[in-house]
Amino acid sequence: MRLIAEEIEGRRAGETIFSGIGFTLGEGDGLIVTGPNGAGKSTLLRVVAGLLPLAHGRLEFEDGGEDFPSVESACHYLGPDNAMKTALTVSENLAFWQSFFGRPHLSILEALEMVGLETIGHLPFGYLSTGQRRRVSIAKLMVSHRPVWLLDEPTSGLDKHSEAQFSELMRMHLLGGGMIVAATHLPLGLEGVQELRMGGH
Ligand SMILES: Nc1ncnc2c1ncn2[C@@H]1O[C@H](COP(=O)(O)OP(=O)(O)OP(=O)(O)O)[C@@H](O)[C@H]1O
Repeated sequence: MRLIAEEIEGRRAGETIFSGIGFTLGEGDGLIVTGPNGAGKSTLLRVVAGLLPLAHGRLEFEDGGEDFPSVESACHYLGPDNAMKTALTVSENLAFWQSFFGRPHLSILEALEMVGLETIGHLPFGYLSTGQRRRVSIAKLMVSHRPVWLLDEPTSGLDKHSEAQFSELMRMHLLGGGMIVAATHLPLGLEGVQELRMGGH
């Protein structure tokens, strides 16, 4: 499986935010996207996820077979908003996403164990702290299998311990043949990954 971007361009409100961007990721490859505020990192991730239109260029997911016939179907997108219902419990939220995405991977409890939140599955999501909410969103990546993780500032709000735990989960995903594109201002503890610097500063 390969994720290929060639000469891609992203626009917001009719304005070109970036153009001429290209990268190729094979199984086990990671790409860290860096650059100053406003450089277009989030826009790039949203274009790859299919949440914003591709203004120009080629974006393809090769050899995904019947399970992952398109870029969109191959990607998990973790954005700055956690996309959870505050009145539903943590477990109910994850169960919703697991049925929405299909291809169950870890059980809800196993995924919560991976982020150290196995004791709070019964709590409404709205009761959780900022860092706990982020960790539930990370658990969401693991309840259904998708080969490409698109991560926008994934460690924002995490304490040092949770940050290290998440680095380990990302390494496991790569070792299992997954791919990661992560926009970040902070080191993510990943070695041997590609870097794409956006913006001119
Ligand atoms: N909905 C929108 N409509 C119009 N312009 C937008 C919209 N969202 C973002 N932009 C603009 O697109 C540009 C790129 O924003 P983007 O969020 O992709 O940058 P970023 O590199 O992720 O920044 P940061 O490091 O601050 O998260 C900015 O100039 C921003 O003002």
